[in-house]
This record gives sequence, structure tokens and C-alpha cells, in this order.
Amino acid sequence: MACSHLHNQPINDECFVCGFDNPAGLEAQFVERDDAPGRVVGLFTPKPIHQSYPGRLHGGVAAAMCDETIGRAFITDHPDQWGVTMELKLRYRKPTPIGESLEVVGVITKVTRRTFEGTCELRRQDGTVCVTAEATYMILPVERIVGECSDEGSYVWEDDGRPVPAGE
Ligand SMILES: CCCCCCCCCCCC(=O)SCCNC(=O)CCNC(=O)[C@H](O)C(C)(C)COP(=O)(O)OP(=O)(O)OC[C@H]1O[C@@H](n2cnc3c(N)ncnc32)[C@H](O)[C@@H]1OP(=O)(O)O
Repeated sequence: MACSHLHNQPINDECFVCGFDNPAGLEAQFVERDDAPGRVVGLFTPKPIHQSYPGRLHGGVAAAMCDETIGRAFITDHPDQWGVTMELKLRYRKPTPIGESLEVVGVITKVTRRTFEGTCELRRQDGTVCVTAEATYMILPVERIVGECSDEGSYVWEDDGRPVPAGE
């Protein structure tokens, strides 16, 4: 049987999508495979606080999950460069339920010198595709993204890729 290595991706503890210190967050987990660069699988289970109409995932929350999944598909192959979203387009094809384990599969479709593009599908356990998305990102060095958003200005990197303020 063919076997490939799985890797969990780095997280920002307070991120709405991937963080575990954000009480309103999705606590999504992202997994990449050695033999599939440019592809990532995001796993999450929406909570009642993430709904719009009763029992239905809010479209903006689905958008956040799709945005992050495509962005993370890029870092599988470019660990020192992240992306900031320039454009994001979604199709809400079926209602997305609350309380069910869902997966989002993201794939990179185009890389240029300054940008990358990708697509994703948000799927239920029975394979139903609830949301599809496509997005374009500006490629930036990790240091610039963290530096622009932080008063601290200076970060160091843990072994797992997590940014922490220098001196902690
Ligand atoms: C912890 C583990 C994590 C692991 C990684 C996790 C992945 C996370 C994925 C989620 C990422 C996010 O949500 S990021 C958050 C949401 N996005 C953002 O905050 C991005 C905000 N926008 C920006 O910072 C800026 O617009 C940039 C960096 C994209 C571009 O700024 P710039 O580099 O100064 O470039 P600038 O001179 O302004 O523009 C250059 C050219 O691009 C065009 N341009 C500029 N912005 C845009 C735009 N949004 N859409 C279209 N075109 C644009 C300009 O018209 C111009 O065209 P011309 O005149 O040359 O023709």
C-alpha cells in the first residue's frame, strides 16, 4: 500500500480560522501531504455561534474558511512566503450545516512572480459540495506580513513555524 507523510501547518493562536485561543473561532486544522505540493485539506466543525439562518453556516464564515484554505495550499510549497488576499469569489451551492465535520480541499492553480491563484471546495461527509471558491493573493515574505500587523515589530519563529514576539 502506498504511504505518504502528513504534516500539520503552522497556526496563529488568535486567528479566527486556525487559532485555539479565539473563543469565537473555527479551530480548523490543516493537513498537507509530502506527495501533493500546492494542495491542502482543512477540517472543521461549525458551532452554533457560526450560523446565519437556523442550522445554516453563515456565508461570511464559510468565506473565511475558504480564503484561508487556498492561502495555505500555497505555503505547502513556499514555507517562507505567505499571501494576503486580493480577491475572493464564492458560489454557495448548497446549505452548509452546523455541527457536522466538514472538509475544504484547496489547490493552487497559478503562480506568478507577485501573485498566486487557487480554488477550493467545501464538502460535507457524504461528498456534497456546499461552497466553491476562487481567489487571488499577493505574495509577501512572512516577515513583512507579521511586521505590518504587529506593534511589536520583531518576531522569531518556533520550530513548528509559529511566529512569537522576540524576547518571550
Ligand atoms: C500562521 C500561519 C499562516 C499561514 C498562512 C495562512 C493563509 C492565510 C490566508 C488568509 C489571508 C488573508 O485573509 S489576508 C487579509 C485580507 N487581505 C488584506 O489585508 C490585503 C490588503 N491589501 C494590501 O495589503 C495591498 O493592497 C497589497 C499588499 C495586496 C498590495 O499593495 P502594494 O504591494 O503596496 O501594491 P500597490 O502598489 O498598492 O498595487 C500594485 C498593483 O496591484 C493592484 N492591487 C492592489 N491591491 C489590489 C487588490 N486587492 N485587488 C486587485 N488589485 C490590487 C494595484 O491596483 C496595482 O496595480 P497596477 O497599478 O500595477 O496595475
